[in-house]
Amino acid sequence: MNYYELDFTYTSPIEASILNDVLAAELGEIGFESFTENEYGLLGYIPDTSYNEIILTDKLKNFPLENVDIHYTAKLIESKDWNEEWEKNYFKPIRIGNECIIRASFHKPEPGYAYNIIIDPKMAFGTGNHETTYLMINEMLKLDLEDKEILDMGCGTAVLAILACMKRAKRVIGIDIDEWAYNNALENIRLNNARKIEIALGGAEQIPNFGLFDIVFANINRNILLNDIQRYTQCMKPGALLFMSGFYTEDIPVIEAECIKNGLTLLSHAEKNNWAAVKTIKNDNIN
Ligand SMILES: C[S@@+](CC[C@H](N)C(=O)[O-])C[C@H]1O[C@@H](n2cnc3c(N)ncnc32)[C@H](O)[C@@H]1O
Repeated sequence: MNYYELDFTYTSPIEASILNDVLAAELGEIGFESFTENEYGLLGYIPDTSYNEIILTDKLKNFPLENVDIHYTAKLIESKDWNEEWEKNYFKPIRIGNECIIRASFHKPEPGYAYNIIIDPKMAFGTGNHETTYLMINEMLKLDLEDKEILDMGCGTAVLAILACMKRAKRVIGIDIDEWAYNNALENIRLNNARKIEIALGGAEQIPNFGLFDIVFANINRNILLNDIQRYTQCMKPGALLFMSGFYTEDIPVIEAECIKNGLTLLSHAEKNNWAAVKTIKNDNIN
């Protein structure tokens, strides 16, 4: 598949890391699949079949932050090995605390970690490079998952599902709406020999096929979470936990309000570079 590489530069008083995050989130909504930061701004990659300049211009015109002037240049990259190039050049091993490392199969093994996860990302989100994956893994490392039934909504590379499996969960289901992510998740499950995991292609409508869970992880985005929290709650046992990420710290109140509406209580939250993760519990009196 051919890709367009868009080179975004901007002038703004806002901190570059925040601007890059917001820009990447906006571009993700119109089909951009991966990003790398450079010293001038952000490079974004989109399949040539999805690239539409009118939609892009419109998106930038309605950019949610004020006082930002964004420019870009676009070039077509014709290379069937482009994924491989991207992985080799940009995906570096990620270490989360002393316990967990995420690396690709082409990286050298590093001994000494309790959880050694191999991900060949093929651009499915979830290499640990992103703050939200990091925050979710950090939460997972604190939990006892032994014999627990786990749902990983928006599983991407299946990195969270694989960690759950390594932490001896009884049953792990991953669901993702994107076919590329679905295939990549299956590949990563094989690479990590995490056979307990079952992956389904689709959205929240798939959840009722898989019974009830002790813990649900959903790292997606603000709007999908707001829309689907009710369906997540329906598959949770009383007292089950729901961890969510994929939104900014300023979105926590609106996420919390939706949780309360659905019988969930916010227990805590964590932040990294303005990205947030929340831990919630299903109230005992809700079935
Ligand atoms: C932010 S990535 C998270 C990947 C991985 N779980 C992680 O923590 O790194 C979000 C994933 O959610 C998937 N997704 C988006 N909308 C969805 C929906 N409505 N239902 C299920 N998955 C969805 C995307 O395809 C993407 O793989």
